[in-house]
Amino acid sequence: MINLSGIVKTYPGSSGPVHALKGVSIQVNSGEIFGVIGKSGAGKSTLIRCINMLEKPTVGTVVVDGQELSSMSERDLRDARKKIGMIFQHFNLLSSRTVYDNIAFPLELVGWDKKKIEDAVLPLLDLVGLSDKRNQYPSQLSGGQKQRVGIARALASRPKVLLCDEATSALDPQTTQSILELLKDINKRLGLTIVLITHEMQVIKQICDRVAVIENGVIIEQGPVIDLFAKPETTTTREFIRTIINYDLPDIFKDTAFSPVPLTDSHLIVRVSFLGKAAKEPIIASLIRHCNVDVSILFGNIDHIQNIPFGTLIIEVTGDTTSMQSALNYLEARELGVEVIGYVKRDALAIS
Ligand SMILES: Nc1ncnc2c1ncn2[C@@H]1O[C@H](COP(=O)(O)OP(=O)(O)OP(=O)(O)O)[C@@H](O)[C@H]1O
Repeated sequence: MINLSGIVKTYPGSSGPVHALKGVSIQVNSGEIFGVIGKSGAGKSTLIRCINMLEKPTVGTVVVDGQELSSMSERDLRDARKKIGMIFQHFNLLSSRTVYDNIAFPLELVGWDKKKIEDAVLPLLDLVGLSDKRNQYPSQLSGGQKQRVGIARALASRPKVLLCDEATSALDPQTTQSILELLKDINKRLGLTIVLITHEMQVIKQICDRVAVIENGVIIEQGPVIDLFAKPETTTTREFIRTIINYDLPDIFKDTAFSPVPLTDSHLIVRVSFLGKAAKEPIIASLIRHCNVDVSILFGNIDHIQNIPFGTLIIEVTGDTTSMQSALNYLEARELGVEVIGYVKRDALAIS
């Protein structure tokens, strides 16, 4: 549905050019919710604005629904943009227009008559749960209600793609939840493709199918959300995951010096992540049986990512060096995320 290929965006800056995007390529499939996460200044807004050409890439091609936007004239672009709705962090509503008139606005611009507009707007008001607020003005609405108006307005021209630019960043957690549920609902009901940018991993975890992590204008990791949680490959991704899943080592490791290699009389400390079916398998019991090691569970946690169980364990493996290595091989050969925290001398742990 969306294909960004080799996107470079360079802005002129007072102290030299700013390289906001340095060769970004992403593909978004039809009907999926695709998230882009990154820290402030990473290039998220620039990237999402390149999809509807609000920012023109310096280099690269943008194809949406089979049309190459990056080579279109302004006139063709205006038509093509009707397929792409957008919502914003600060809603961008017209304060002098009612809820109804805000949603009707894009349809008035393209010259629809009153009756046709009413037939389009009333179901949208119902869809976003604002039928009783149709005559209110934006100043009379809560943040969540304003974003609902933004969503209805974006859907008025029946787009195939909805771009969400930090759509929940100005909302409290409860309202964020309800807006995310609404986005998921319209994605399912209307088969709408959604691209969202955010700096909150909770948003990605809650509604995205796939995610790209952007840093300094480069996509450093991308894939299904579940895979990213199970096997994050970069420090930045791990940091984002840590904001919602506690990855801190238990207190007993406070001030512990870990060795990357086995020492005489040392234990192996490993973090193991389980996903889906693997979360239900008796991994620890089979590890002990197969590898002639003892295993203690030091920390355990189970969470759900889009209804798929996702568990984390920190285990201490005790045995001779060969057995510890075979235990590690055994874990790594399974559908698990395995992160070696290190080896510690037996007397180094606070509980030893
Ligand atoms: N119009 C512009 N002119 C010059 N530099 C710009 C312009 N827009 C963005 N930049 C720069 O490009 C880089 C990427 O900015 P962008 O707004 O895309 O990042 P972001 O990830 O969305 O950040 P934030 O989360 O803070 O909004 C930053 O260094 C920013 O200062």
